[in-house]
Amino acid sequence: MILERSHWLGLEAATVRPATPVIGTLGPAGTSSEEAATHLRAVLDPDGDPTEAAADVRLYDSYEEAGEALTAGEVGRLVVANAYAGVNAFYMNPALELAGAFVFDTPRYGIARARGRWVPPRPRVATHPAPAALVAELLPTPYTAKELVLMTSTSTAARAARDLDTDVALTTEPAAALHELEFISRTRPIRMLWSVFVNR
Ligand SMILES: O=C(O)C(=O)C[C@]1(C(=O)O)C=C[C@@H](O)C=C1
Repeated sequence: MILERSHWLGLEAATVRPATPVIGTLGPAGTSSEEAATHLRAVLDPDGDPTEAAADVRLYDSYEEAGEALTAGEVGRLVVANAYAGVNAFYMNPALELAGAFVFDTPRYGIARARGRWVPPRPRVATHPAPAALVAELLPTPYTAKELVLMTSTSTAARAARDLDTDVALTTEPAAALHELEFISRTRPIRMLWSVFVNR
């Protein structure tokens, strides 16, 4: 079976009723995680007010901080990308429970630069570690990466390129728009599995 966009594995996430509807995930604004959490919020409450829905997605500097917010009861659900190398910690945490999982395409990823910035043939590229392999796939000729500068999210990677800390960033369309970057490569989404954790 080929998993489709928005395919659900287990509907418990929709039936478990945490004390708060707020969903915690990785930020800042513009991450794939933010889009996935916003999608989950819409699935859980399809008739909900979009303004309230946006307020129900809370962004943290790391998935671990979002996990602490879950155990502290600040958020009722935690959304983590399964491509995240540290996702095992959430599965092993006896205080947490996997409530469900869903397939959801990330926003489109590409290599972006600050508007009008000259890019050297061997650029320094800001990227989150999870999608780093896309740098070689997407970087157009004649460029080859000189160095991958690892960042905490695709959105902080975009910020690094905007602040000229790196030549370019591997980032998402929303993060590139927020930080006024322009793509120098083609873009593509990643079909991703997202885990939803709740307190046990
Ligand atoms: O940085 C982001 O935009 C994220 O949501 C994180 C994350 C990840 O940790 O796996 C999510 C999905 C993509 O594979 C790349 C990065």
